[in-house]
Amino acid sequence: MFEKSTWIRLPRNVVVGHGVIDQVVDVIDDLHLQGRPLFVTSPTPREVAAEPIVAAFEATGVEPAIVTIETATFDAVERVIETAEAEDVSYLVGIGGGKAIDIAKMASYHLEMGFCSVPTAASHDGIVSNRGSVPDGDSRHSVAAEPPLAVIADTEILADAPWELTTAGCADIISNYTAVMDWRLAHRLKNVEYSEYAAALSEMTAEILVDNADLIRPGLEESAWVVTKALMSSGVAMSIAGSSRPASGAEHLFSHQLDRIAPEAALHGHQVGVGSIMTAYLHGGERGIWRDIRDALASIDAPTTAAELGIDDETVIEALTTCHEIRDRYTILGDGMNERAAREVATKTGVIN
Ligand SMILES: NC(=O)C1=CN([C@@H]2O[C@H](COP(=O)(O)OP(=O)(O)OC[C@H]3O[C@@H](n4cnc5c(N)ncnc54)[C@H](OP(=O)(O)O)[C@@H]3O)[C@@H](O)[C@H]2O)C=CC1
Ligand SMILES: O=C(CO)COP(=O)(O)O
Ligand SMILES: [Zn+2]
Repeated sequence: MFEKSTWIRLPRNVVVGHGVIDQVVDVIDDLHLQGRPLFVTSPTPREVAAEPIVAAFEATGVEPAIVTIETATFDAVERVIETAEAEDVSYLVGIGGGKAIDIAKMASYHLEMGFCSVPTAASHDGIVSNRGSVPDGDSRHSVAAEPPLAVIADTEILADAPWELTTAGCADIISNYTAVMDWRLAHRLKNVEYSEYAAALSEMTAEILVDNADLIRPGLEESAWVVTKALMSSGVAMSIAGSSRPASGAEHLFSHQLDRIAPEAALHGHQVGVGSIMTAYLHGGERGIWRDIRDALASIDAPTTAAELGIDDETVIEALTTCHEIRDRYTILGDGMNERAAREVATKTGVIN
């Protein structure tokens, strides 16, 4: 008997473009979400986007509740859950960068309420995905969370955000190349569940982004458009796979370990980009695609070295030689690199001197 089944949860409405923040009320009406929303935001996005959206809702007679979070922690998730219950809300809207959106989607998952995503920075594909990540002891990788019913991405706001956030989003997408290489390897060697559709979609987002790298320039709304569409597709690939596998391999293990041993050193996307240069070398050696990945990152102003990440060489080696231990996820790192091998790959790729 054929027993395979899959349940794919995708956003119902995806709205991207200039000034679409003015359509949040209509997009949410279209979802037939009733009652009072709780807006989860952080300080800068509150000014940039949440306040205008509050005004638009109040003009319809709905008074949103709003909570501003400073850092992504389980305490912040708890605070949002308590506020949602105290304010008798019926759905949540995350308005901000990764931390506001992650906290909102994780609280929604717990509350079993609908969640909508209004990104104010195109900083990584978590703004669209069904994954949320907050530090949990030594763990830094994402966990299952509520996928957005709708994503409203205003390219005017995204283009005005700090350029480094957009280049981090680009680097997160470029790292899909090595994430998929690791996923295929794990499927072949360890029979890990694999979706060719999710893998192809994830690789395609990286290819389209790299092909359009010359369009990606500071302050250009066209750049925000290209990057946001890629982030959407990457988030959809994760929803199809039901995991972050299409977008997270050894390069993400490297970044998560950096988050633990050198907190706040660099943006997520920038860290995974540098990790991807090195894991591409591990996959393909001198003739592999590591130079293409390095050059693509450089072409969109993303870091390609430890120095550009603001991280010292020894921290890179420590992260490389230990990051295989942090998650039950098979990658090209196998059962771990020794220090000599780590120094070799980091030096050969120019990540360290
Ligand atoms: N779910 C997932 O798959 C993933 C989740 N993450 C998580 O996402 C977070 C990192 O995402 P990131 O977006 O960098 O984090 P933040 O939400 O902290 O945003 C980064 C910075 O940009 C500011 N900002 C946001 N939007 C604007 C804007 N339009 N104009 C000016 N400044 C702006 C924020 O302001 P302010 O300080 O006021 O908030 C903050 O200082 C981490 O918590 C990480 O764990 C990371 C990768 C993947
Ligand atoms: O950052 C992500 C995808 O880009 C999420 O991956 P993780 O599951 O490794 O946190
Ligand atoms: Zn990522």
